[in-house]
Amino acid sequence: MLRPLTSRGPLRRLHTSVRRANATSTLFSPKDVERAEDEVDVCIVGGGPAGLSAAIRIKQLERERGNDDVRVVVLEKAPEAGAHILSGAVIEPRALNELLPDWSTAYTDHPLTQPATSSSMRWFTKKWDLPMPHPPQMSNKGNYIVSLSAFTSWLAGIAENEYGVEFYPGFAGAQLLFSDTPDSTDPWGNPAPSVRGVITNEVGLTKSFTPKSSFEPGMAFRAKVTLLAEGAHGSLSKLAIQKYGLRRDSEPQTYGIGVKEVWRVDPEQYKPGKVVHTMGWPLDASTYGGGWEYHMSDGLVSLGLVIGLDYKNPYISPYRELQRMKHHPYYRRLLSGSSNRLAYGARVINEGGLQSVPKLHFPGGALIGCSAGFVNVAKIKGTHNAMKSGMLAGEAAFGAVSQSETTEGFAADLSAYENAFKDSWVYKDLHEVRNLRPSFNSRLGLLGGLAYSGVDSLFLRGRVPWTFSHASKSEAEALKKNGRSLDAAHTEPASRHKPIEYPPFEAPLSTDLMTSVALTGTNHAEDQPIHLRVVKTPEFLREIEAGEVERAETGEVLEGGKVDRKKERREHVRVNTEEFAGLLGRACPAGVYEYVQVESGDKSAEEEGWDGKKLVINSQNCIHCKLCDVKVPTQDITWTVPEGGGGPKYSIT
Ligand SMILES: Cc1cc2nc3c(=O)[nH]c(=O)nc-3n(C[C@H](O)[C@H](O)[C@H](O)COP(=O)(O)OP(=O)(O)OC[C@H]3O[C@@H](n4cnc5c(N)ncnc54)[C@H](O)[C@@H]3O)c2cc1C
Ligand code: SF4
Repeated sequence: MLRPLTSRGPLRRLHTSVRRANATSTLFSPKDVERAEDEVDVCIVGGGPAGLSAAIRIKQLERERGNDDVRVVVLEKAPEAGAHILSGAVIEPRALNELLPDWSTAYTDHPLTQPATSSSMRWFTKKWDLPMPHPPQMSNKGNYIVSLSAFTSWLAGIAENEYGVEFYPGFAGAQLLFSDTPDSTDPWGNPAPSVRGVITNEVGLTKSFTPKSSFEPGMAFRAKVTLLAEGAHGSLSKLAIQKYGLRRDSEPQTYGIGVKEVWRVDPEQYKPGKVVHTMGWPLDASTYGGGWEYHMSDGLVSLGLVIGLDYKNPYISPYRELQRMKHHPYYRRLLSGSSNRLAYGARVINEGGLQSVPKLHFPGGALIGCSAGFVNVAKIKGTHNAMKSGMLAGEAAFGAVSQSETTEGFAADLSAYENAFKDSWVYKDLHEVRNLRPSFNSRLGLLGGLAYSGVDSLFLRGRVPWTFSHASKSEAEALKKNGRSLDAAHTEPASRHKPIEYPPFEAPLSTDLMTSVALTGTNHAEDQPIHLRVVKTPEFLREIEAGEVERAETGEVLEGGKVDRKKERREHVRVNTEEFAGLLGRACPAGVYEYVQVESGDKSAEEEGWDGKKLVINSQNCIHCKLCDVKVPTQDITWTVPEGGGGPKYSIT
């Protein structure tokens, strides 16, 4: 049930009548709850570089055209702008120069204070580091080393204070609102319902989905246009891609996991503006990835490692790989003396490039930034493309909202954005490097891929008639049918590998995982539903649309008696422990998943476990990196938004 908000003033979540109506011990039912409803022109889910650039661009057009009543709302799950954004980062200011041409003079508080002064690449063996040819794409002339979190926070301030964008931190988009009937067509011309906005997450439910006295139902934001700007592997974007078949003509998306730290290094080691990328050790010859070292402003150094999530060996721990990378003599030197570690974090990054960009629009909205996947993997940069895609979508959205007075009966068409993308420099940026990442997965192998990438990036610059694929046609078809991610499909059974013996930690150079997780500041309110659901995406999509997630999660039998979560969890534990040596227990960079051995007589283990083991999900530690959803071999972890505001608190990362 939806209830209109009486005013368009600042957003308030609480509606006391609703709170009283739901403060019972019975299972929460999304179908029966009374929700506050707000009507906006454009609802943007995700306040990162892409979402904020889209918002600013719409408001700029509104100003240019003298039309001052376009309402743009940005929903952000973090408690403040930038707090969930993790990255090195060296950014190309190309999109920023277009969006805010006078940024360097008009905004004295801008965070782009550290230009990149040198760039190099090095090949690591266990003991040595050797110079490597430096492809032109990796040149950082004119780029800046920033905290992307600080950059986003600055952009959010401009959007809000200068352009009147309504930015709502602590509000996560939890569900898409669809029209009741098919009132439009999907990008393939099939009749389809349109997206009409989003519902934000409920706040104040217990672990078992009963309302607490603090319960506040999620709000419905009805919008003429909905832009999904959730970053890599967004939870609503994933559902929209599935619902509208947006990947029908594109290749599967592939990801890497970036694990990183920020150190204040000894002044002797600090070289402001220095940028170094590394390949080779500690990764083995069948694992794609590489490290970085960026000397930021104020004596800080960002360092980290990206590992392709198509890695085969289930014994790999991305966290332990980063810790052992710091044992290399090169890093021991860098982190010696008075150096101390300030921050830690992790996040997946899109690696699929142009081949994996899905259809960008769906009835009523579009995917922008890393929700679609515009990272230039050769450069390890996505911010410039995310921002530009947001600006292009903003232009299309502005055109669309002026076509209707109301959201009622209006299904916006954003195909203009798709066309603008194909004509943009983002497309060219991705086209030039399209063969580099997949060359590592070809028959050439890692070293062959390295050689091909060298020749392509130094001489060919993508001007070849062929395009390598991430997956063969039959593999891609099989993945589509069984709903698996390419990265999960590349994981091999543990029986083909040996456990990896990582070296012991040497604090303060390298530490145990929980010491690092403490540095993320991650926090989730106690006693809330576990936001990591053991359910396959198509099933989750069906349940969320039917308003039956809560009933399914608590084991209530649904119509047809189809759902048995306990059985599903048992199967999860069986396959993941028997075949994949409990991969998530190692792969999650925050120690959320544990397959624990239980005492006999543990009833829950008997019901949901396998062979004396059960799955424990320490969801309060989650840092929202999305690795589990991408990599779990059984493809039955669905990451959903926790209560708004929960999660890591990045600032200098
Ligand atoms: C380890 C690593 C290193 C990188 N290094 C660089 C680099 O050096 N240079 C560079 O240019 N790029 C780099 N990138 C890529 C860059 O971070 C992304 O391309 C860029 O951040 C994409 O911007 P975005 O706005 O699309 O997504 P994001 O920056 O991810 O922002 C998405 C926002 O949406 C919010 N959100 C997500 N879901 C919801 C929801 N359902 N409801 C409400 N809010 C939601 C998130 O909290 C977040 O604030 C790196 C990425 C990683 C992971
Ligand atoms: S639970 Fe999943 S999303 Fe959360 S930190 Fe672990 S792998 Fe990342």
